[in-house]
Amino acid sequence: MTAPIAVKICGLRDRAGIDAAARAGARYVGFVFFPKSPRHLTLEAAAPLAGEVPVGVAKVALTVNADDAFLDALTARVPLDMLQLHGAESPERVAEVKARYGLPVMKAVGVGEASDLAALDLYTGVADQLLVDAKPPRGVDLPGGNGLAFDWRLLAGVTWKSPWMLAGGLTPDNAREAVARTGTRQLDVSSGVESAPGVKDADLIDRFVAAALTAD
Ligand SMILES: O=C(O)c1ccccc1NCC(=O)[C@H](O)[C@H](O)COP(=O)(O)O
Repeated sequence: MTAPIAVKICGLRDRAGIDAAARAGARYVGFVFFPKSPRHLTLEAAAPLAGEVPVGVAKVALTVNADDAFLDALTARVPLDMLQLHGAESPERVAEVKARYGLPVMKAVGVGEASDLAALDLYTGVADQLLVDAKPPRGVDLPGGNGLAFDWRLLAGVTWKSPWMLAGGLTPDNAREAVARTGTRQLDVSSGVESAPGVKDADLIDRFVAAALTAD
């Protein structure tokens, strides 16, 4: 049986965004803990926000090469359902984080060309989910959330045993095409549902989720 399509809205920073994502039918909401990001949240800001997320919507914390001290503080203060590792974490580090915190882990891998896909195999069976994202262009400071898509034709005929999500440059206008072309059952979006960097737009969230959920 084909899995139903699930949407993750990443980089939420306020109650209005969470409400919009939940109302639209998103399955996951993402909080970014990366100071260089326009979507960065402090632990103090994230804790009450995460507490507002309705039951049934998974709360995902995105970190980049975070150490145990930060992850200890994060998991102690913010109620979470999943950790998203978006840096250069090795498969061993992913396994360590999973064991230490007892939370499912999603590992992001940047894809720009066919040779990048091999890295995903290293995390299959180690991470609970894979996030297949666009590789940031050279010189760009953000490892994700750049609003850029990779060439989805690279995924033709590719499958992984672990559940995976597609990310990178998704918008309300290309969500259906992304599902059709890649066969993904999970879509992760950030810039494509923003009116400005870090500012989520309820109408774009609505349109994105509606497009994704009717993509079949
Ligand atoms: O969103 C960020 O600012 C960010 C910062 C550091 C690492 C990852 C980041 N975002 C990753 C995501 O999960 C995004 O949803 C994903 O890369 C897609 O982003 P976009 O192309 O903007 O939709």
